[in-house]
Amino acid sequence: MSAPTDRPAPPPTALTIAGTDSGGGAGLAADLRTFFACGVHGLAAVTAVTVQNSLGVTGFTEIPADVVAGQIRSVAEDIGVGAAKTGMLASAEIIHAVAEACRDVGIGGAGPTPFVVDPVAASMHGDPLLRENALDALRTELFPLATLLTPNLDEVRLLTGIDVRDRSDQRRAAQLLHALGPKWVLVKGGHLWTDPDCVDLLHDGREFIELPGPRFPTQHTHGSGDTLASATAAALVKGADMVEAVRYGKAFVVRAVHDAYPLGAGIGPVSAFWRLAPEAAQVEPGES
Ligand SMILES: Nc1ncnc2c1ncn2[C@@H]1O[C@H](COP(=O)(O)OP(=O)(O)O)[C@@H](O)[C@H]1O
Ligand SMILES: Cc1ncc(COP(=O)(O)O)c(N)n1
Repeated sequence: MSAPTDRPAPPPTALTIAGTDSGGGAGLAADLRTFFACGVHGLAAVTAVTVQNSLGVTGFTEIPADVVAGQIRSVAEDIGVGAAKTGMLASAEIIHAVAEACRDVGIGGAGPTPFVVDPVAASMHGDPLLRENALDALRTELFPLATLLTPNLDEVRLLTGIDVRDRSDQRRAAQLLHALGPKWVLVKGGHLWTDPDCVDLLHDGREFIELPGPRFPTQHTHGSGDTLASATAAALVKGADMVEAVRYGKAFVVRAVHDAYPLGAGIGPVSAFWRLAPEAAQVEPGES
């Protein structure tokens, strides 16, 4: 076969900085799957390898911090990073190296590349994914670089001490977290079991935007946070503004939770496959 002369333009790129999940439900696998489904070429800086299945995480090992930073610098220098997203960062050393590399290559902060920081601290089974002494590094080194910070309610409790029970707690938490430096904060409401509207609250220091969605009666939500953050990052690469991008991320994850499938004896993954159906192929940020 001869080489094509009319190659398509390369797709936009997004970088995930995250840990692997051997069960393929969350972390790196969820991020790359979501990028792919959104038509974005996924780049990957691996931070840790977890031993994980649908029942939980039984262990993890960290990648050396200089290797994590090296992966970020390598793809930024050669390929270019349209947007970046963090997941499991495991340790204070890795957080420090990631923050330094991101600052150097223009990811987040005053740089041109949007940076979604998902402050992953534990799996949904309650198993730790972050060393206990690393919370301060997250707060002081990474949050000021974030274009968007996306904590769930367990992470909110760890980071602010607020036990969110209603919308006003959600607002208070968003304000406290915004004061730590991110441009936008999305306090996710998936764990607010009393809220049938599953409201995620977006805040930029001035206004509060509530993003409601149906709450599906399913236990299979493994990878939902990663999927939301990655779809949002994908929309940002394509030029959506933050409100539009988060609305797209929310619409994406609602469909993904709706189509979640059981796998193993425990908690099954949400599904990005819906986006590959022919009728969904044209859904773009702003049109969902
Ligand atoms: N049962 C559910 N039905 C519909 N949406 C859900 C459900 N559980 C979580 N979500 C949505 O998935 C996203 C991630 O939710 P959350 O559970 O709060 O974070 P995490 O996955 O990081 O623990 C949010 O947009 C949330 O509203
Ligand atoms: C490697 C890795 N990264 C992130 C999560 C969080 O996802 P969840 O909250 O669905 O367990 C995870 N379980 N594993």
